[in-house]
Amino acid sequence: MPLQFELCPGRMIGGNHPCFIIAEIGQNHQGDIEIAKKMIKMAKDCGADCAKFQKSELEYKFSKQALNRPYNSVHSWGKTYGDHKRHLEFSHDQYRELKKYATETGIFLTASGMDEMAMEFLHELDVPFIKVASCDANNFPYLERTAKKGRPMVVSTGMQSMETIRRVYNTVKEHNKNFTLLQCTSAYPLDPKDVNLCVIKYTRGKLVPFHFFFKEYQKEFPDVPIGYSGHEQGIYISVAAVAMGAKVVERHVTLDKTGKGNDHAASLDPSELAEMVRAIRLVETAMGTPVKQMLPCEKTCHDKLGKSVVAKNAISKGEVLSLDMFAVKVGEPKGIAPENMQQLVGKKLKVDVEGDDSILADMIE
Ligand SMILES: CC(=O)N[C@H](C=O)[C@@H](O)[C@H](O)[C@H](O)COP(=O)(O)O
Ligand SMILES: C=C(OP(=O)(O)O)C(=O)O
Repeated sequence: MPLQFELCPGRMIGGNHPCFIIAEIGQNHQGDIEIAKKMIKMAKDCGADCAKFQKSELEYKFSKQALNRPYNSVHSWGKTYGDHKRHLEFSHDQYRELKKYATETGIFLTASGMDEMAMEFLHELDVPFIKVASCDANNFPYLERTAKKGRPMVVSTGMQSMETIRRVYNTVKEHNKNFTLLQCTSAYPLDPKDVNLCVIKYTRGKLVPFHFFFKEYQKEFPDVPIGYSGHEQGIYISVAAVAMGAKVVERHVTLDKTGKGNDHAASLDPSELAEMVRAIRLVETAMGTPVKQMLPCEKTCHDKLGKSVVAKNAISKGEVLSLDMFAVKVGEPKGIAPENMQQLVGKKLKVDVEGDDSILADMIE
């Protein structure tokens, strides 16, 4: 049951491995390869693990009618949706150039294969893993073809039902054990009330009828790492996703939140991306271990303020001890621990003590 696997050469995900952070450049490069390179460098400098793009072969992703529909939007780069998308799409050669640049920069590069032909190109480009965007999560021929390539897969699950995601899991699993499912809500920018982090792991959330019978991703798919692809503003929710067990986090990034394009407003700028990476690493450290014990780092506090059993009033040597003879205070020196007070009942002291004297183990008969 691989709860962890190698997503990129030398980089495991899942288990206790650090969360894999994907900087989704998407189409925030405005169709300009120099901006794309700046963004790859920015992703690396901010500590992201991977820079990601969106690769489409437009006539495979869209029907003729969809390409020809007018796109009247402040975010449009052309009169029709096709013209808009053509402006934003990098060629195969440009992708090769970007991949080379990312390698020189020291960051992994991949893209979502937005249709089967794009996925074939990414496979040929030798990307470390294929990202499946939410809009292809219910595209079963695509999923099967992609899974058969044998490359690790990161599958986003926006716009889908649990029933569909169970089918996604079974379809991919049949051909490829190395994949992760990302909780995602496909709205830009995403309202926090629609994030539903509880899909990752049900801890606390709105009560739903028969919620005890609900199985969220971590329970339903215990043998794949679960992650989060966020479209909200800010970093808190993505950091919380990591605390809830997300092993991959993907966020859109931008050099300019006011830039032209649908995604800029819900993207992280470089300072936010760097802060999110720092926050995720901090939270991972803080997740620690489930073993509850007093730690060496607590000794100083315990020595100064830890309480122990003291005599409420004077107690004479040989008196039979009862609970009402004790108080719990910060004593000097430190005496018997309060949790062991009950064990003193019925015993006797070998010495006389005054009120507020600590009761020490070697005073007990
Ligand atoms: C669902 C999906 O693919 N979403 C992507 C990833 O999150 C987005 O980046 C879209 O490509 C983008 O919002 C499209 O914008 P326009 O339609 O203006 O090119
Ligand atoms: C749309 C994409 O991702 P998500 O579904 O995670 O938003 C993408 O990767 O292109």
